[in-house]
Amino acid sequence: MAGGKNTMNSMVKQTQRRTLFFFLLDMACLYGFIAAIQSLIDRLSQGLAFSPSCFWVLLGLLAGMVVCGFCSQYGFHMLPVLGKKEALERYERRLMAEDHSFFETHSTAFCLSLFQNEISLLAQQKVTFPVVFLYQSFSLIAGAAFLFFNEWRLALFLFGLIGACFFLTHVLSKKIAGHTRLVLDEKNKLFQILHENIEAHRVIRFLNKEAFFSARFCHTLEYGLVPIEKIQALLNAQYVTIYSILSRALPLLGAGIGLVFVALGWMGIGKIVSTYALMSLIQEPIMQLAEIRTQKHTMAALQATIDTVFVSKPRKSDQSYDFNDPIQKLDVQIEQFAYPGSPAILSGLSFSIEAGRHTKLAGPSGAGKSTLIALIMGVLQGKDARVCFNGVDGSSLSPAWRSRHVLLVDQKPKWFAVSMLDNITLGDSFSKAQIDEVIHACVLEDVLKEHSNAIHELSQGQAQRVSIARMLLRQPDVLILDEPISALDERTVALFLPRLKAYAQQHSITLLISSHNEAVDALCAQTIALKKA
Ligand SMILES: Nc1ncnc2c1ncn2[C@@H]1O[C@H](COP(=O)(O)OP(=O)(O)OP(=O)(O)O)[C@@H](O)[C@H]1O
Repeated sequence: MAGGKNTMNSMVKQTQRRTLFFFLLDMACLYGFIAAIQSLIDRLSQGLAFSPSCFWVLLGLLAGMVVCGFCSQYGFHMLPVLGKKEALERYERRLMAEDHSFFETHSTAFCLSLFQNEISLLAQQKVTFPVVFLYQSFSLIAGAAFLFFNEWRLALFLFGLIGACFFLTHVLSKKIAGHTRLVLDEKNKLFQILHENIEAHRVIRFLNKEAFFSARFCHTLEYGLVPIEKIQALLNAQYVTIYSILSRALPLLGAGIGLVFVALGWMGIGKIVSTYALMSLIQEPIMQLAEIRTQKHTMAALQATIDTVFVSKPRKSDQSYDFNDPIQKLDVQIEQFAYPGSPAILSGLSFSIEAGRHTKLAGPSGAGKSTLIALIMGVLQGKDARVCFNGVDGSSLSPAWRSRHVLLVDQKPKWFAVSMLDNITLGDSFSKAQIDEVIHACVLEDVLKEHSNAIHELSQGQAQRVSIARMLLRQPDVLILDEPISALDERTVALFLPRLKAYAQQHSITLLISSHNEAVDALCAQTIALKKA
């Protein structure tokens, strides 16, 4: 993490130096530009003829300003993107390292901050922009009319020039608008990942699937949001460059061109001053118009995003059946499943588990038991792998439904830095009788007496039973246990398995147990034996 921070700091310093360098060069060009206009005025007041080379010098210096302006803007616009990436990665690392309460206290605020820029822009557009736009439109019309009636040839020439600038900013603002939509889409994806996991954060922890969350989060950040934001920053740099050139150089250029007209005998020198003043008025509404186009697109996209993210709609699939209906039948049909780039792990597998028929999942190490469990839990999906609950395809079921009906205790126990009881309840309210019952079922009475506040002192087997107690207490319809007794001695196994069976029967929980231990057979009505491919 410290390494990342240092890289960021050195990047900031490097950008500051580069921006400063190009900014100074830009200033030098502007100074040269003013000096060139001054010398043009001197030349004309001395009665010397207008030389076309003066015009080329002016244009050359203008080009210099464009290039330097862009180079100083480029790094400036890129920094927030890189800084945000760094911050998001740091956030993700912290999220994964801390206990479950982190989700509750930090995530929603953090998620909102992802959209903060767009939200403040939206407010700005709704409140301030219409007033500014009205004022500037009025100035533009008045200025244009004044210039046109006083000197139509100069007016036409300047409006041609302004038209070209407008066309350029229009093209850019359209591009920026398109990319804003893409940025929002990517932000939305990232938000959805965070949001769905905030809602179901316990499920993530229950399933011990932090790596799965982390992989999705980082992938969206690395390959989705950041590249698009980089393009957006580049477009913004171009846009702001044109803006700053217009605001600094256009009035001066207007004055310079006015002088050319004087040299040609087409207008009086007095009009130049008013032309200069008008030009500084005219460039503002042009930028405003172009920017408003961008904001309009942003606003529409943001509204749609806010609707999808913040306005929670019931999922279609949850409407098509009763959310509380218990699972009567679990059907698994796997024609073939392979990890990307690997040979098939599971193939030709078809079985059903009916409510109350505890099932053992057997097979040698590497046969695919954990893979099958991940498919049932919906953590993995394959086009030739179908898992149905009461005939409904598992892929269409919401995380909320899953957390109510199907739970998993992973092979590796997961505990949080809170008391043992809190590790079981995770802050939810259960009656004392319910807790005592589950403590008894998991043979945890003595453990609770000895280590109630010292969860880190638990052995692997004790921690595993705490994880099982946590899930049993929620009384899912189906509870999957991955190697639940691998770390238990024979005496504890002999106590634990009958109690587990009684608890499951009492609360209508169907168990699916992956195990190499034959002791589990006594508990189960059927065995699914996997063979190594
Ligand atoms: N993410 C992955 N990408 C590629 N291959 C994987 C991935 N996860 C597991 N495998 C491979 O799939 C095969 C089945 O692994 P799995 O963990 O499902 O077996 P298992 O039966 O649960 O083994 P064990 O009893 O040792 O836990 C193994 O060969 C494993 O290397």
